[in-house]
Amino acid sequence: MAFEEEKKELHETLSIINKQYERLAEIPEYIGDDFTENVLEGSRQRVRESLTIAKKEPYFARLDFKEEEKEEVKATYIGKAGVFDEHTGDVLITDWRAPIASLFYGFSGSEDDVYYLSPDGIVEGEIYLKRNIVTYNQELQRVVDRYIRGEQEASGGDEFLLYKLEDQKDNRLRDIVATIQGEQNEIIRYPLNKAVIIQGVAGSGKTTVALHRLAYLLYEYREQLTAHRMIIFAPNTIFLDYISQVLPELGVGDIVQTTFPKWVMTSIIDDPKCKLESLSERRKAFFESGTAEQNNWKGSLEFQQQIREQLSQLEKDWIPEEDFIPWENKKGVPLEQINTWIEADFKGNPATKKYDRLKAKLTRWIEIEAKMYEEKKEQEQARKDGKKELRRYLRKWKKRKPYELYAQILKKMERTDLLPPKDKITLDDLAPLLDIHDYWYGIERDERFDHVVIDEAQDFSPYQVSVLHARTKTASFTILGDLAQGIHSNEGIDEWENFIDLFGTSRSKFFQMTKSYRSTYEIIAFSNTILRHLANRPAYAEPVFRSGEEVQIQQVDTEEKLEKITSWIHDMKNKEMKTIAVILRSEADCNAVYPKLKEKIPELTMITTEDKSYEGGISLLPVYVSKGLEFDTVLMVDVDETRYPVTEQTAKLLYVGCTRALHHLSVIHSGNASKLISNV
Ligand SMILES: Nc1ncnc2c1ncn2[C@@H]1O[C@H](COP(=O)(O)OP(=O)(O)OP(=O)(O)O)[C@@H](O)[C@H]1O
Repeated sequence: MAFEEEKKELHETLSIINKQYERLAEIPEYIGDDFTENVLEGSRQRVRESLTIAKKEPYFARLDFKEEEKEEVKATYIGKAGVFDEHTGDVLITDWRAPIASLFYGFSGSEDDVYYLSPDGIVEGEIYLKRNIVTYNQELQRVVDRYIRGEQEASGGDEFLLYKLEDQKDNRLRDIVATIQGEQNEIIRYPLNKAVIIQGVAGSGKTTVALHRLAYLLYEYREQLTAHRMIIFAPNTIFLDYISQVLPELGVGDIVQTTFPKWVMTSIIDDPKCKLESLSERRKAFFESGTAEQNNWKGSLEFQQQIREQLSQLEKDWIPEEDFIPWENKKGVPLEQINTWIEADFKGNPATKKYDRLKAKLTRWIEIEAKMYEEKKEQEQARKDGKKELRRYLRKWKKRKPYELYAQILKKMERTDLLPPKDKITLDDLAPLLDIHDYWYGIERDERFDHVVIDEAQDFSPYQVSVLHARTKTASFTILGDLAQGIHSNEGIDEWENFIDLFGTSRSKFFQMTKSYRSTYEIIAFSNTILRHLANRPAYAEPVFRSGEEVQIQQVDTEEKLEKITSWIHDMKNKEMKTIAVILRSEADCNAVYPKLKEKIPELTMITTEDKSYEGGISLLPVYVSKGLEFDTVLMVDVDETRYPVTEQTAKLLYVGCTRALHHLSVIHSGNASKLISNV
C-alpha cells in the first residue's frame, strides 16, 4: 500500500518538475548588462540547477510531522535540492539542509521532546512517519519505513543503512544524504563560528561529513559565506580526485580543494626561484626506510614564537637609524618623529604597509615644506631635491621576500643549518614562510577565508593550523582526522589538545566518532586488535552490525607469493568485487611484483604517490598511499615480522591498510606473521 501511495505521489511530483524544467529550458539564457534581467537570470539559473538535481532523484525521504496545536499531519518530502511549485508557491520538495529535515536525521524514535529550530523560533510537534524512498530513473524502487508512530519498532533504519553499506564502491566517494546518522547530523549542522575538531575512527565518515557540512554551511549561512572563500585541504592529489564528486552531487561548486603545499607555493610564495622539494620523494624516503621518529621542531608553536620575535626585531632594524634631511642646512624629519609615526600612527599595519604609509607621509611633508619657498622656481627645485633624497632614503629599506627574511631570521637565531636551499624548500618550511609572508605583507580582507576544512588533520602541525587560523575571518574550521592513522609522525600531532589549545576551549568543539560504517564487523574487529600496540590509542572502532566473511590470514612461501596474489585477484573478480586492492609495504615492493603481475592481470594499475587520479578497478599500491581511499576487497601482502615489526609507525600503517576494506580482507605473509596480528 505504501508503495502504491508513493508511486502515485512520485508520478505527480515528477510531472510538475518536468513541466517546470521544460518551461525554463525554453527561456534563452540572458547575456546582457541590464541589472534586473541579470538578477532574474541568476534566480532562473538556480531553479534550473535545483530542477536538474530533482529530475534525477526528486527525493529520498518522507517525514510526517504534526505541529503542536495544529490538526493536520503534514508530509514533507526531502531531497538534495529544494523545489517549489511555481503556480501555487507550495514547497514540493524540502532541501535536506532545511531545519525541518534535521528531524528526519536526528529523531531516533524514543525522544519525548520533538522540535526543530525554524527561522521563526522553536517548532514543537510529533513525528508520525519517517520513510526512506529509493527512486531510479524517475521510477520508484523501494520504500522503507524507519519509524511509524504507535508501532513498536519500524526499525527499517538499520535495514536501510545496511542496504546502502552493502553496495559496492566505484572510484569516487559518494554523498550520504539518505542515511546521515544522528551523530553525523549533529556535526554537519554545528554552528559556523567555532573550530569543529573531529577525532573519528577509520571509516566513520569524517571526510563525507566534512563535505556535507560545507554544503550545509553554505545553505544555512548564505548571507555570510561565499563558496570561493572556503577551502578544503586534503592530503594529496589522488585523494582530491577521489572526493571530487561529493560536492557537485550536493549541488555545491566553487570551493577550492587543494593541498597545503600546493596552495602555499602557488598562492603565497610568489617567487619562481623558490621550489618545493619532491613530496613523493620525501614520503618515499620516510616510509621506505626504517621509520625513525623525528621531532618536527619547525612545526611547533615554539618555533613560531621565535620566528615572530625575530620578525618584530627585523622590522625595527629595518628603519634607517637617521633623520630624514632632504635639504642641506634646513630642518628635516627627526628619527624620533619617524619612529613615532611608525609605532603609533601606523600601528597594526604590516611592515610593507608601514613602509608605504611612511613614503606617502614623507612625500606630503616634502610638498608642504617646499611651499615655504617664496619663488615658484625655488619650490620646484626643493620638490625635486626632496624627492631625490626620499628615494635615496627609502633605498635603505631593502625590499625583502619571505625566503630572504627566513634566511635572515635563521641567521640571527644561529640556525642556518635549518635553512633549505631555495630550490628545495621542505614541507616543514611552508608554515614559517607563510607566517613570515603574512606578518610582513599582511593579509588583505578578500584573502581571508570564511571557512577552512582540514582533512587528515593529524598530519598537520600546530604551526600550520596557527597560520591558517590567522587567515580565517572567525575561527571557522572543520578539522578532522584519526590519531590512529597518523602515519606521518614526522609531520603532525599526537594529541588533539595541540589544536584545541590553539583555538581555546570556548572557540572550539571536539567530537569523537567511533562508529565505523565502511567495513564489516569482522574487518573492524581484526583491525582493532592492531591498535592494541599504540601507546596513545584513541577509542576503538565500533561496527555497524554488518557481518561478512572472516578475515583470511595465510602463510605462503615466497616463491608462491605471485601465484597467490594472482589467484586471489581472480577469486575476487569471480565474486564480482568492483574495486580490488593489493597493498604492499613499500613502493619498492610494488615495483618488484608489478611487471610479472601485470602480465597475468592486464587490467591491473599501480598507484604511487605521484599519481593524480584513482581509476578504480584492480590496483596495486604501497600501504601509505592507500590512506583515505577504500576498496571492496583488500589483500595485505607481506605482513611479516620484517616488514611490519611492532612499532607505533608500522601498527598505524597496517591499521590504515586493513581498514581500507569494505567487504573482504585477506592477509598473507611469508616467514613469521607480524606480531601486530598474532594472537588475533
Ligand atoms: N551515514 C552513512 N551512510 C552511508 N554510508 C556512510 C555513512 N557514513 C559513512 N559512510 C560510508 O563509509 C565510508 C567511509 O567514509 P569516509 O571515507 O568519509 O570515512 P573516514 O572517516 O574519512 O575514513 P578514513 O579515515 O578511514 O579514511 C564511505 O564509503 C562512506 O560513504
